[in-house]
Amino acid sequence: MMNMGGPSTVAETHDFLKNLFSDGDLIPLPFQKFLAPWIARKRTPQIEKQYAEIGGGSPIRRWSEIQGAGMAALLDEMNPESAPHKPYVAFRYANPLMEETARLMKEDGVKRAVAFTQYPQYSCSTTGSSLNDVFRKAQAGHLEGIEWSVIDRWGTHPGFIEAVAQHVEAALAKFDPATRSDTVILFSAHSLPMSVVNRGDPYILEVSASVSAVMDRLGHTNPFRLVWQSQVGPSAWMGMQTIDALKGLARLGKKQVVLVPIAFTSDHIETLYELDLEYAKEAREHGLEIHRAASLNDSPVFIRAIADIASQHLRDYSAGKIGPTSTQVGLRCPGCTNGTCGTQKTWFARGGR
Ligand SMILES: C=CC1=C(C)c2cc3[nH]c(cc4nc(cc5[nH]c(cc1n2)c(C)c5CCC(=O)O)C(CCC(=O)O)=C4C)c(C)c3C=C
Ligand SMILES: [Fe+2]
Ligand SMILES: [Fe+2]
Repeated sequence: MMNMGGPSTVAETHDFLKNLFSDGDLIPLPFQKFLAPWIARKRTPQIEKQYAEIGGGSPIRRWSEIQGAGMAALLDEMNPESAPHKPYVAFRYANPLMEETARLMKEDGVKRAVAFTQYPQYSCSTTGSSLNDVFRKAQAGHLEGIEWSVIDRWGTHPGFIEAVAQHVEAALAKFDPATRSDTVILFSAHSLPMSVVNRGDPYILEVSASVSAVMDRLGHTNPFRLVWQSQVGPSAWMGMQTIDALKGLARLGKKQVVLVPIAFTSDHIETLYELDLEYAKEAREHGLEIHRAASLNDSPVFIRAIADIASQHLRDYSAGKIGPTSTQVGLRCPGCTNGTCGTQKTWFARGGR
């Protein structure tokens, strides 16, 4: 279960940021080896404060372990032929890092594994970076003798859409029935630098597809927009920014908003700090009544959805209906200049051996 991860305690914030800024697949920096630790050190106090305010760390590890355990229990019932199934969490920037997970997998004598992204929508900067990480660890001899296949995206899976839609409905139910249909549904996803969008990264399209599917499932009862949050640094990022959209809606006389995190499956600083503490507070000062759709966390509908996705994948793979990788993940971004993306894709397409 691959994801970026987050610091479980405030004390782990610096190492998390150092790993993040050292990732050339996410943020290619000149003199990265020197610049990454410097930026991480400078940013640490501010980000530590945010993790302290959301309860002393990121809950992503706890949610991932709950989701993994729930998924594996369902899979054992659904696919007895490949049981027992064991979930391993592998984070890109926080513990448990891929190296530690690889060690556990080796200890357990794992021979068959599915690299299952926990980002619903694919970006080279997120899922792509985690796949490059598996590939590099395998090249370094940490993951020998394992047959791999990949679940690379699932942003329109009906179970995922149903889980999000149910949380949107619960948030909408908090508004007065007389005015509920005037509530704007504002989907918010982590933004991408325009340099990534412009090299042909599929994330913007895939997040849009998720939003469309949720709105179809809700029967278009309310008006909606998709906006983008959490841009970092001075370069151009995909807009419109979530905070500006909230202020703009208030300016246009809108009174009610449901905020929906659509590109991440558990709580993190972007929901608990940025959306709940920063944006919602400011929006309320502009006269908006605002409720956030809960993150998926331990939603049983969501846990069943990831079990369904894995179940179908394992069946189709064993029956020879699909190969180790999807058709879509085989295509590099037309503007990609990262050589590892190419060799990684060839390696996974061979089943990783
Ligand atoms: C689908 C989700 C995400 C995408 C796409 C994404 C792209 C992306 N992010 C950065 C830079 C930073 N991201 C940071 C934190 C962070 N990013 C995501 C998710 C996505 N990022 C999450 C969930 C988090 C927070 C983790 C948590 O536990 O809350 C940070 C660190 C925080 C900070 O310093 O402000 C940076 C930096 C880039 C450059 C990028 C695309 C190229
Ligand atoms: Fe990010
Ligand atoms: Fe790439």
